Amino acid sequence: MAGNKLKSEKKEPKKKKEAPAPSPDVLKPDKEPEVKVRELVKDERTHKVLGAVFLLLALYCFIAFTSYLFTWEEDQDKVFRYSSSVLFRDDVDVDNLLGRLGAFTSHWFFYKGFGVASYLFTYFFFIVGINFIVGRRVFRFWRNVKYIIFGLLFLSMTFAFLSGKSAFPWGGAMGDALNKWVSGFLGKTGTGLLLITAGICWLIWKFNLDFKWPEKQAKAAKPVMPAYAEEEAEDEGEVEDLRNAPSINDRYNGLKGDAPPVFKEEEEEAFDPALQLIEREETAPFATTPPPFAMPEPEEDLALEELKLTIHDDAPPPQPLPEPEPAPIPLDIPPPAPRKPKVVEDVAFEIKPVYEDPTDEEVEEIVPVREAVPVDPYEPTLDLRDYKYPALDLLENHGSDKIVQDASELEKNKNQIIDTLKNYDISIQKISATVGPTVTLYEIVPAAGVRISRIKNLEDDIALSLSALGIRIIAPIPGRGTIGIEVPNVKKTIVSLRNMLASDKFQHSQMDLPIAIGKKIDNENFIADLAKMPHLLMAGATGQGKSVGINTLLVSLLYKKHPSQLKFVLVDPKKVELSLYKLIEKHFLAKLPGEEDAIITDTKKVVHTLNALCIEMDLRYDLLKEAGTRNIREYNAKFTQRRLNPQKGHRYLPFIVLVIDEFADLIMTAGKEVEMPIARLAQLARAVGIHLIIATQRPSVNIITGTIKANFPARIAFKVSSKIDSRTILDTGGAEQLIGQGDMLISFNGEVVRLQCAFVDTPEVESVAEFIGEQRGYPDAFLLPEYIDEKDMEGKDFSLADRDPLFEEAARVIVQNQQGSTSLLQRRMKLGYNRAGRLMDQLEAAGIVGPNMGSKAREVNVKTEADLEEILNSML
Ligand SMILES: Nc1ncnc2c1ncn2[C@@H]1O[C@H](COP(=O)(O)OP(=O)(O)OP(=O)(O)O)[C@@H](O)[C@H]1O
Repeated sequence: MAGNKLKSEKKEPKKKKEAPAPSPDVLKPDKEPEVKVRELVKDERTHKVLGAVFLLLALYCFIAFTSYLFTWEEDQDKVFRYSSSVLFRDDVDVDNLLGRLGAFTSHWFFYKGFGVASYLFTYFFFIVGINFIVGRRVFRFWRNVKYIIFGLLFLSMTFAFLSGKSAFPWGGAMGDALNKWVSGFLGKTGTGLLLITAGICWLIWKFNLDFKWPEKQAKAAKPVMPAYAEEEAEDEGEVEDLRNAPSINDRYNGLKGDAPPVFKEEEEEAFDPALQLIEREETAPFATTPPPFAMPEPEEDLALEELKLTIHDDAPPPQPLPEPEPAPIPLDIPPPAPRKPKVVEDVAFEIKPVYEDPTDEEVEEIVPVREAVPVDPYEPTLDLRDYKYPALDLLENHGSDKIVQDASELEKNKNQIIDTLKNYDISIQKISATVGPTVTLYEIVPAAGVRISRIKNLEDDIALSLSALGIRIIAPIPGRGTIGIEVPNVKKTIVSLRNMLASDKFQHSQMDLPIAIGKKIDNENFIADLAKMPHLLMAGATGQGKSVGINTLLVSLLYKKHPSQLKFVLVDPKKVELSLYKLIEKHFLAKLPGEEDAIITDTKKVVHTLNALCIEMDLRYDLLKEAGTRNIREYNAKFTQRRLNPQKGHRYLPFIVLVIDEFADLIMTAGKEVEMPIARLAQLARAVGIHLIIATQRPSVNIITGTIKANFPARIAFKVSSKIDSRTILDTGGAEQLIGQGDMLISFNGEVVRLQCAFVDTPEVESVAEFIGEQRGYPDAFLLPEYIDEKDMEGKDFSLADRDPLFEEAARVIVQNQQGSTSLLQRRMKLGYNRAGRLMDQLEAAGIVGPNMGSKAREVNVKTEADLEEILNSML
């Protein structure tokens, strides 16, 4: 019986050809055939073929038309006589260089169409061909189509008008008809004038001819535009107004399309769908700006903008903007100099937005007017409102992402699996295959009565008989009731990060921190939310793809997040792996106050940074508690609805992602000092938006300790050297059988999934970092709270001479608020509990606050700031 089955299996390829319906023994078709037509349309090779066809068409028409100019007289009567049948008459000899087809086509275009203007069709084929073949919008499609239509009408009519009774079809039938109709309507002179006017209008439109009166220009006083007003105008693209302002013409001409980059891009979008057809496709291989990355730009913030403009207009004009008022609370996000939303509290604690404008009290007077205006939500991205998200074409396509299916390889492996199992007396009911980028999964349904553990035990034997590295047996595949055997493909496919980021799933994801990790065996993109993971542990022997993996994660986040929404803390003990990201320091990196480098390479500084992150976490928890919210999402939502008062220390909280590239190194040198804060962060930081990505080459138990492991539910293993290592990281074997180069297992949500990690090369990362780095950023990196090492302070008894450098500031905070509370100091000054407590002790010693009163705040002995200044002066 088993024998019969096996025989039928061997005949299977023939069956497959004859009958499309899959028999149980037939290899399960791969997913591709289902999406064949779509795939074909999307395939860049199809575009290239189309491009080549259009270019040839352009060349063909050009030669035929040019030849027609010289041979039309000889060929015309033949074409007339035989009409389209001339194409098939061997006995007719024509002079056109491209034969009967050339003569007929050009006659058709010239005589029946638009005359000499028909050359514009050649141009049309050419631009379409180039756009397709290059894969980018080299020529703007709609703009050119408009010009071509205008050109066809205008030129054919003009030629018809000028040529009079010439036998050559200068304007073609179309031009003649147009000319005849317009001449009847306007008369000959009127038609001439119309053509001249149309020609001049076109020249003005195209080249913006200058008709300025020179003397008047000289006299005209150059209106001084306040710096910020100019900025506004540019941002809003107020081209018409700018045209009147002297010097603006020199800067750019909006009509010509050589506007500054911000403007240009919008224009391109509007004018250029040569590839719109293609851009709408899911993979959007040509998309220059990923649409979902677009931020809600000016229109949506119109009300807010209007508000700002009103304030600026009222302000005394041209003087440079004064510095913003020193904010009572230092905010983490450095304020964008000119405009920063401030919230004013009224009696009923209703918060209204006003804008911190440094000019004068008039601003306050405007407040009542604004009460009628609905409160605009706070938009953190306005900090860097002109920030442009990186475009997909900064990344590369590493070969075609199309999985190559080798039928003979599939057949060979299938037969070998069947034979091997047969040798061990295991018969199977059904076998199917799914081809992935790196491995093919053969799914087996064993015959009734075969014990799964038997197959599992034969893992090594099957691997041996298939003589392939990287075979993994999954028995059973959870939820499928089958046994899986993964066999590496002879020809592997690189999964380009670009394609993953272009996928619908990524572009339209609503995740907080979407990361494109790789492709599953069934070619589905594996995109996860780091915020939900909520931390990620990565391990893998050297050279197996860890660094590429980290870059993939970081670049995914950079493509989806605005600098105001995300900050990275990068720890790179190897010193070279993450150095590329230095370029984005002022946009996306966080660092300790007073540090030079944002990328941390020194172990001692790592300890400080981790502790500073713990302080940031504690502060964030305080803020969440005060706001009555449970997590960062709720908190930020409340803050953006302006329901939290910044004067009480509330601020928009960006996500913070801590990346440690070589964890083993840190644990070896700093041990518990590193482990403790990491474990604390891993346990608690998720709710406040701090997430950890930790990578290590050595996944041994003394490095990935129980405490760490317990708090990292999501773990990635690249190829490791032993089964023990695999167990340490994944709690199961398998990672030792991977084949390297980004082949990985991810354990997430209780499942272990094999993925091919998306590939992004260093030059690509560099160009993304450069693209971001070249844009306007914050004045400095995001500052973490200061951390003072306990040890550094130990043994320093308080004496007035060596009081804390923040002593005076702390005293002012306490006196201003008339509240002797340590947590107030912590919050306002972003200090750790220990340091704030020590400051409080020093304030007590100086007599500024009273003694500790348990859970109640200490009494403040100094009642006014003037008194305090006196005390502070006397202490000098
Ligand atoms: N996802 C991938 N797809 C294709 N090739 C990859 C992938 N990941 C890594 N590789 C290949 O493997 C090489 C080594 O990768 P990578 O530098 O990331 O290893 P590593 O584990 O970080 O090594 P080390 O620990 O020594 O830094 C890369 O140069 C690349 O050629």
